[in-house]
Amino acid sequence: MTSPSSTSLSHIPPTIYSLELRRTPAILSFRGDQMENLEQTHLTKVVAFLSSELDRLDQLINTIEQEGRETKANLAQDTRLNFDSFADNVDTFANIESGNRQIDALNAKVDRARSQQRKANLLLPQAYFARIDLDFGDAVSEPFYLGKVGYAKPDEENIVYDWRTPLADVYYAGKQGPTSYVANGRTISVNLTLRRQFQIQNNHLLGVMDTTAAINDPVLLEILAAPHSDSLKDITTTIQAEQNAVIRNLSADVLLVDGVAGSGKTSVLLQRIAYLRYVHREDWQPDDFLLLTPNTIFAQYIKDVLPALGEQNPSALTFNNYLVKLSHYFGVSLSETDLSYNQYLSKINAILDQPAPKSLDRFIPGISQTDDAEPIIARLQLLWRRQVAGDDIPDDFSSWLPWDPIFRCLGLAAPSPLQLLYTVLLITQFRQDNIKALFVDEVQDYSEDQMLLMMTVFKASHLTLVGDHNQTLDGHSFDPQSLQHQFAVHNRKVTAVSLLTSYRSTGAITRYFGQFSGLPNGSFIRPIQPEGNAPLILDHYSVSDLASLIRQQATETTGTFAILVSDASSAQALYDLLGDRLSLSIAVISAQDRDRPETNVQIIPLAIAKGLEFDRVIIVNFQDRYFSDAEFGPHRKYVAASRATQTLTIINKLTTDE
Ligand SMILES: Nc1ncnc2c1ncn2[C@@H]1O[C@H](COP(=O)(O)OP(=O)(O)OP(=O)(O)O)[C@@H](O)[C@H]1O
Repeated sequence: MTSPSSTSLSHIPPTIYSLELRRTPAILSFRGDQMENLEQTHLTKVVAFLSSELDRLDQLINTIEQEGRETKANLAQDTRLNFDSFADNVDTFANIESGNRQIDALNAKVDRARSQQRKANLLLPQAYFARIDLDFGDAVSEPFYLGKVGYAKPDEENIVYDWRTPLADVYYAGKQGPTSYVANGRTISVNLTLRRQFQIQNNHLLGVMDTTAAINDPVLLEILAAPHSDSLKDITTTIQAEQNAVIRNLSADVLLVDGVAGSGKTSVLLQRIAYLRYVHREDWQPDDFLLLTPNTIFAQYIKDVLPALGEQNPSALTFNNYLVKLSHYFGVSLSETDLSYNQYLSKINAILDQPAPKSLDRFIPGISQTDDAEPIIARLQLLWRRQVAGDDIPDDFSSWLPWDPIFRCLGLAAPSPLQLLYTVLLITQFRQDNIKALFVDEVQDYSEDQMLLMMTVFKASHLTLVGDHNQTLDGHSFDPQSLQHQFAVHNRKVTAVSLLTSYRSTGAITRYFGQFSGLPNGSFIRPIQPEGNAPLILDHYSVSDLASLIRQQATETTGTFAILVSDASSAQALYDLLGDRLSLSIAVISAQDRDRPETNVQIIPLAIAKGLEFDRVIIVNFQDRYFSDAEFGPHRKYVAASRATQTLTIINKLTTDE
């Protein structure tokens, strides 16, 4: 297990120069003011440059497009289509080909200019967020400004460096003084002499901070305390050292992150997608990435993060949805309802690894004839290869062989659609090789069968799996160690990392949900935010009191507001009870929803609220059977309470009004 970097623990206070944040003005004001002036001058220069770039690129695109139109017109005039003789054919095709090449070159120029334009537009509101000064050994410190994307004029030095560039690693690693980073496989030693953060809005420098370590970073605390919207934001400007190590890990085959609630797993996963896109920009395409999400609401929740970093979202779907699509490809009819229980797929593996019994010849003639020691699966694979070689691929795999008697002959029950799909995958040796990198969120919810399918199909993909063993709501318990073992059986090496710092909630809320995590007082979870208010715990509470409480909380503060309940029917029942009492917009969110409506309050079943967060949370009927379940009750309480960022109210029992 890799433990979080110890540097993230040091509580070294940052040196703060911004007007709003300056704590020791007597000592710092002269240097601070002078430095702020220099930085403001630099910012003004960069913003002016980016604006001028937008004008230049606009003109450039117009010119190239004009040139393109003229080239096409000339080609149409000059290229006589003459197919009279072989030589004429060759000439005609050569002319067309040369014309196409000219057009392609112009298109490529326009694409490059548009990409630069997108970068300049992305940087204008915040040209950069940090500066590091590096001494490469010649006693001279060079400044590097880091932004959400890099920007350079063609063939010139970067004016802003991409946060993913190798040297930015030393910024995020948070070490001051002698350190190193790796670029093109070479370790480069440097002395980090300055690590500076900026708060910038367009041309205005709002704050400057020189820091020696990222923790207790006022920028981070300010971001965490701000009201949230319905969509997750990128964390580029405040990535912490332990998160950076996960984002930039290039050595792991399977990277498994087990992190406490609010430790930034989803954020890290998305930043890692952006990072890998950058590292593999020459050899991987956007389509080479696949993200498996728990549901469509979650996919909506994260949709803004990558575009904010100039990256397009990868294909995102639920694993069950993926399996259903895959089954259609093989003509096996599988629906999502076939996927909800444990079907012991590993048993199929065990049986197919045995030699074929003679009795199987009745259903697959000749299968047991040759070498008796050869496993059934090898023979079925050979049979399939012959089928393919003979261009005789069945449209519907389920009728290729008499599966029911075959399974019975092997001592198994007639196969379910999922068992048949798995058998198909084994026989055809199908692998989703076009996916170079697979990302899975909420991995603790995957059953052993689902993991087996994932290992079978994504054998050649790099995997990033993030989850929290405390967040399984039902079905089965998740054990990171047995998952590692399962991967090892499939010859895959897992690098496991745990994240123990929680960013989402106030200290009081973090301690509250921590108590349900299995260890006394959740003592291993480190909150980053200040203590805040203790959760409000109400034993018996009437519907009309709840309605007043909701009205009061909704008017007191801004931000997102959710009422969490055990399941869909409880959500609807609560909605009916609250009825018109609220004079606020309120909606029930269900598993089928693709989007969350913009209401003041949302009533959400816990399983759907998983992975999301809200500034205010009220949990209703915290002592009902769902939350008191002997096995999963503590996990459910942990997940529910950890959705709140600032205010948490718990109603143990909701009573109806007489
Ligand atoms: N380094 C960071 N800088 C700023 N915000 C952060 C950072 N890390 C996490 N956060 C914030 O903390 C909150 C929780 O992050 P995220 O949802 O990614 O955590 P998680 O581990 O996936 O949570 P859970 O498993 O409980 O759903 C989000 O608001 C995220 O923006």
